[in-house]
Amino acid sequence: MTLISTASLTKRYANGVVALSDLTVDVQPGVVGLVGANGAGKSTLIKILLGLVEPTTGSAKVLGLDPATEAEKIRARVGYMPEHDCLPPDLAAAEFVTHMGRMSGLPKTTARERASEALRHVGLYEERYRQIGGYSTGMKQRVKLAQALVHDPDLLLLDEPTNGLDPAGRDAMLGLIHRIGSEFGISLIVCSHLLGEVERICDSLIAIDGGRLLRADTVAGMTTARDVLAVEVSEGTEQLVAHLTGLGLPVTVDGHLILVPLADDATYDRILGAVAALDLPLHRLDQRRHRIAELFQTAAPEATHV
Ligand SMILES: Nc1ncnc2c1ncn2[C@@H]1O[C@H](COP(=O)(O)OP(=O)(O)OP(=O)(O)O)[C@@H](O)[C@H]1O
Repeated sequence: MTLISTASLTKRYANGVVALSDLTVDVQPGVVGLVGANGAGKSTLIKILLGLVEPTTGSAKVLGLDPATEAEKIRARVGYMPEHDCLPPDLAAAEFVTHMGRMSGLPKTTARERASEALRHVGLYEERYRQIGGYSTGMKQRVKLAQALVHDPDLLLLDEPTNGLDPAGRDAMLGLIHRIGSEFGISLIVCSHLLGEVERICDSLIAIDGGRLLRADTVAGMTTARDVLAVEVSEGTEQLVAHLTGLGLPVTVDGHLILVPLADDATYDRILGAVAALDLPLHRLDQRRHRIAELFQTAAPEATHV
């Protein structure tokens, strides 16, 4: 089943800011990174998916449900970890997470059991009766994660889960998120402005910029299918570009390098043939593996399916 799908989703706030613009994307279950700079529209998308914010135009589905009309059903099946600190400092973690379980409709005893369980999963079992106000930032982030997990959701939406953490804390949180995805079989949407982080733990990525979709694809698809050949000749670059273009190859130039998409093995032969035909001194011909960060700088497709 499609985890999330949006069709021409647009959100214009009352102050005129367009936070999302014509966003169409389908996301399959798994650990999905939602990446974009601050202000790109990630939180707005999450809030629309939860039915907390209404889109101006367009539509969305979460687990096949419509946030505009079925927000309650969505919240019963989705856990949400907000970006900002929203924790009551004078409550113990166990109390707070139990309360959140009750809010999700769990009976009292079940909520208490599930809270202990969720706090165990995030590594706070021993500390669960201490007041949250005395917790470190990393521990607070883990309480936020535990409250999102308490009602055993099918999908977790995590908004900047590594915010405010030091490098060791970030690694620990990313490891935890990865484990939740692989051990519990829960799907996760992980929002981050740090591509390098989410890339490590996600099956697929959605990149947005200025409210628009830049790219959405599986991480594997992004790193393997996008290979290009880099060609460098000691002289005659322009001649070679013209020749390759004449052969119908979609060539781009990056400094001294001519970049040619690697369609199949014949691409090598066509380049070598062109170099030989022009009698140019070949300096370099090798496969250039795109880094995901580079891919996100390329043009946006109309709509993409993950
Ligand atoms: N309630 C609101 N009213 C007006 N403008 C808003 C509102 N919420 C967000 N915005 C604006 O919409 C744009 C997208 O914000 P959003 O919070 O969705 O981005 P983001 O990618 O989550 O960034 P961040 O990580 O900084 O929260 C920003 O320009 C922001 O200032």
